[in-house]
Amino acid sequence: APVSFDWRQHGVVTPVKNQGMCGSCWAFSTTGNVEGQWAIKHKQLYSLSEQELVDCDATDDGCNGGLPENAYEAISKLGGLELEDDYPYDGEDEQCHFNRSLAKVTVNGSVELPANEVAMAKWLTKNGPISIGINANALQFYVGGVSHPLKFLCNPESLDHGMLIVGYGVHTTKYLHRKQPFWIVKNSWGEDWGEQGYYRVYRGDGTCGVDQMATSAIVP
Ligand SMILES: CCC[C@@H](/C=C/S(=O)(=O)c1ccccc1)NC(=O)[C@H](Cc1ccccc1)NC(=O)N1CCC(N2CCOCC2)CC1
Repeated sequence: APVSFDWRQHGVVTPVKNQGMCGSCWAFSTTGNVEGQWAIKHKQLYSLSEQELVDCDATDDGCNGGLPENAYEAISKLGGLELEDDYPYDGEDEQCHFNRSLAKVTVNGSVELPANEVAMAKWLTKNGPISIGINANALQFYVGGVSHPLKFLCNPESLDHGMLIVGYGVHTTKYLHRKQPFWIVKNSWGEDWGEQGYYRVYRGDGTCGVDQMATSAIVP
């Protein structure tokens, strides 16, 4: 795999979105992955509806949490995913008003990646952005740079936030010239958070459980 890679340079990542006061991070992680898979396969980048998942995915809990793997399954069962514009985001649990004739994409399966960051980087360059679960402890105070919290401050076993890895790179520290491999992770807390809405986290030692629940949808 190359030293660095960034899917944002390949037109398969939509602008950073904002989930507002709703625990729907899992839906944004899901749509981000499906947007990427669809764009890579069909050369068409659609911004997809998180609200449809919040309202209609009965295997998850809307604003009270969910899992991308459940959501991939729900998209297939529902019959597809509508565009953001056709089923806009309101940031609260609503009555499902899914309109199958408006569904632009669908999913026919998913994969779980091995908990191995070298394999994840290889998979990413070949296949696209990866949905992940992560422990969000270090995000509350993140203002930029490569985040590398101590393990006891960011338990890799307790994942509580869904995000999307869109790329990776290596940062060389100013004085000691130490190399810090990192993941580029898309968040759903708006563009004012972190680095224009993105989070860079240390890559290579399972920081905050970044390798524990890496998945992707498969699209037809
Ligand atoms: C209350 C839900 C919070 C929400 C994210 C909200 S958030 O606003 O982004 C945030 C996160 C951290 C700090 C502050 C704010 N978190 C989730 O949805 C996380 C995301 C996640 C966790 C682990 C792996 C991948 C993705 N998931 C979860 O919270 N859950 C997983 C699904 C579970 N359901 C129980 C009933 O049966 C169906 C499954 C409910 C709990």
